[in-house]
Amino acid sequence: RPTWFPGFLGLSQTPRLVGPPPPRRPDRDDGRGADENSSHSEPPDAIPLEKIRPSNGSAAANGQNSRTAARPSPARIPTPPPMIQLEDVSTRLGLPSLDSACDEQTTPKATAVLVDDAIPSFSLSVPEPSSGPEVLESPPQIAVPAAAPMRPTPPPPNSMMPPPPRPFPSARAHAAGSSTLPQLAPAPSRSLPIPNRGPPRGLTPPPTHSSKPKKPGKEVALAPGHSPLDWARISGPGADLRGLPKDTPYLRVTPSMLKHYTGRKGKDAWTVLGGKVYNITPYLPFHPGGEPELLRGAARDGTKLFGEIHPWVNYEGMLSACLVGIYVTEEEQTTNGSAGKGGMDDMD
Ligand code: HEM
Repeated sequence: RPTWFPGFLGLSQTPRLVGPPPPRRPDRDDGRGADENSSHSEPPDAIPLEKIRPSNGSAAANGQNSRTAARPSPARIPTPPPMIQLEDVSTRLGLPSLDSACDEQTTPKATAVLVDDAIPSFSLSVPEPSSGPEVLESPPQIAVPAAAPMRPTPPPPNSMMPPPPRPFPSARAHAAGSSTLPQLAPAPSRSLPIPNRGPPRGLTPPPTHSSKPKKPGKEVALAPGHSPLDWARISGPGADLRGLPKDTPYLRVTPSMLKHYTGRKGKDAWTVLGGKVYNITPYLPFHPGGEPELLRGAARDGTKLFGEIHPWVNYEGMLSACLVGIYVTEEEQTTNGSAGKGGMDDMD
């Protein structure tokens, strides 16, 4: 037997140190020591494990790390083969050690995956109705948590998008009468008459202001060439439609004079509006309310009547070419002394 034959084989062998042990470098203490060297047979100065480990129990039995439990004396550790060990600079920089960084992997690493030759494609199109009924008409799937993601999610409260159609009750379920969902209102009995119900209205929308029939008024259809624009054109500035001889001054019209101009029997129609006398004869075919209506104010003071129908109408501007004079009482005409002369000074 060689002198270095291990003693744990049952043979008593006194270990012998051959030569002085080399100085042990602290940075090379990786804790392996005799555990690894015991499996090697090359070093002739190896010693048995029984001599290195304590005899009262092994480190493994005590639940300790074998690397820290057995710390053999540096003088008795055989020299391991020379190794090149890089210094962990991270400890100097206060960073996690390289060992811990390697243990907990933080950077995702791609793994090779065998991809099928068929590449899946996605689209936003609405699923075909053929594949829809399985999802829409299976209410029991709603209760299953696995089917919950298949339900349409409700929109946010302030969303303007219309809610998606409810998956049920489906039309088919209603037709078959198999819907077990609660009904909001029971169907009325057909044997009892429905009170306060008119004929079915159908799906036509309710009438709006645009479709509401106009209230029948007294406006009449004007003859061609007698529109308000035509009247504005012929009664513009410089026009004289009084029906009086040219250069006739404005008249002081008394009630006795006014009653003569009734617009009938070939006579002109005069009316009083706001204290002024107008010859409304040329305006008769242009009056939107018709000639008979306009003649209601002839030969009289039509101020009140005019205001009851259309106070918004600017009669002064429209009848400026028809101004005859001012309306005065009989007394005013007598006391003024200008009665019958129709002086222009009274028009101010
Ligand atoms: C004093 C006697 C008058 C009577 C009784 C009378 C009567 C009427 C009536 C019944 C209408 C139809 C109203 C409607 O359809 O809602 C009407 C419309 C009208 N009248 Fe007279 N009117 C008189 C004098 C005048 C005069 C002197 C003028 C012009 C200077 C005039 C200008 C108009 C106009 C412009 C309309 C259309 C108003 C609108 O569509 O808003 N009317 N009138």
